[in-house]
Amino acid sequence: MVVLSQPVEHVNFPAIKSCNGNSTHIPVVDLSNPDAKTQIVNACQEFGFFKVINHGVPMEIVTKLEAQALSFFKQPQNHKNKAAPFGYGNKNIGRKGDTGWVEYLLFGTDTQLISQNSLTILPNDFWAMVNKYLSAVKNLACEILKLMAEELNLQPKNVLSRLLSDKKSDSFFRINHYPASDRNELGFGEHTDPQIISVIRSNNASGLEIALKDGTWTQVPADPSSFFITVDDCLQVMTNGRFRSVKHRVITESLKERLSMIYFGGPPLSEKIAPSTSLMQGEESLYKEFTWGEYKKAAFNTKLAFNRISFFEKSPS
Ligand SMILES: C=C1C[C@]23C[C@@]1(O)CC[C@H]2[C@@]12CC[C@H](O)[C@@](C)(C(=O)O1)[C@H]2[C@@H]3C(=O)O
Ligand SMILES: O=C(O)CCC(=O)C(=O)O
Ligand SMILES: [Fe+2]
Repeated sequence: MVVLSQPVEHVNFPAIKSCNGNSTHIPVVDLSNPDAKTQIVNACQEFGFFKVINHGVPMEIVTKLEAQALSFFKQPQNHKNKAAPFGYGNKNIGRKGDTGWVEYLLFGTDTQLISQNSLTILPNDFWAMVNKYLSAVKNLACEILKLMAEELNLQPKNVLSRLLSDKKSDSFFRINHYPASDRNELGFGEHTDPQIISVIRSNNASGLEIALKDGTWTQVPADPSSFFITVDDCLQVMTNGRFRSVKHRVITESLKERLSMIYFGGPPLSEKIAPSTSLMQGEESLYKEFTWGEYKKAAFNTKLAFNRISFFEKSPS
């Protein structure tokens, strides 16, 4: 078991009630199915969340990166702390005092600079694999966004995917490691992701939960060979609320360490985020206009569980 740098006092981590095995059918989208685009849009409207199979990402890249990440997290704490300037964090999430039973690596997806400076702590092979992984999951995210645009009749077809494929796309990559524990710990508190979409892949330890429309929590059974997609805040806005940015959290499963890798697809900082005009036939926008840079600045100054979209919601007239 990995020992966290400061002893984690249980007083800060009251035993968390998970949703007691409550598990709803999570939508599964088979990307090789001609109906995939309809299934995606239905899932985004109903859940803001779905699982993708036949995704085309080579499992060899996934398992190699997972092994390298696990071997990093197994290093002594003083070694891992040296990676703090390169995105290593332990227990603390964000800048507003949120904590979780988690250690992680978090960085922007332009890994070139960061990799050159961290070679002894996170070696070349690691960064090479991160880059391979990111290129594969970014392609997957773009394919999904193209299918969404097609089903929603958005023009041009790449209106959503271009935001991630743009050289200036402000995307993040995070590898979360939740050490095993003999009780259910709050690994990562409830929140929505601020970006457009996130692509989650985890090992065989469950723990991820999503909130349904009625506010109840449901467990997401682990599936290491699949990817899970969340609709994020900006996509909710770009669809004028048709898609829901899904609230999610992680509650650790007893005695099993969880390792998850998440690509957060974000637009360029200067990109205006507004409902797509093709969806707005006579409809009023529910949101004030903003750029991703403005949203990010506001979002990264909030506590994890805060409803960030509310900053930009128009008050009903
Ligand atoms: C408490 C926070 C952590 C977070 C920045 C924030 O102020 C609010 C959003 C959080 C979140 C959730 C999704 C991703 O894990 C993340 C990297 C992001 O883009 O927004 C985290 C931020 C973080 O860990 O810094
Ligand atoms: O670790 C996970 O499975 C999800 C974590 C998460 O939601 C996040 O890092 O934003
Ligand atoms: Fe998240």
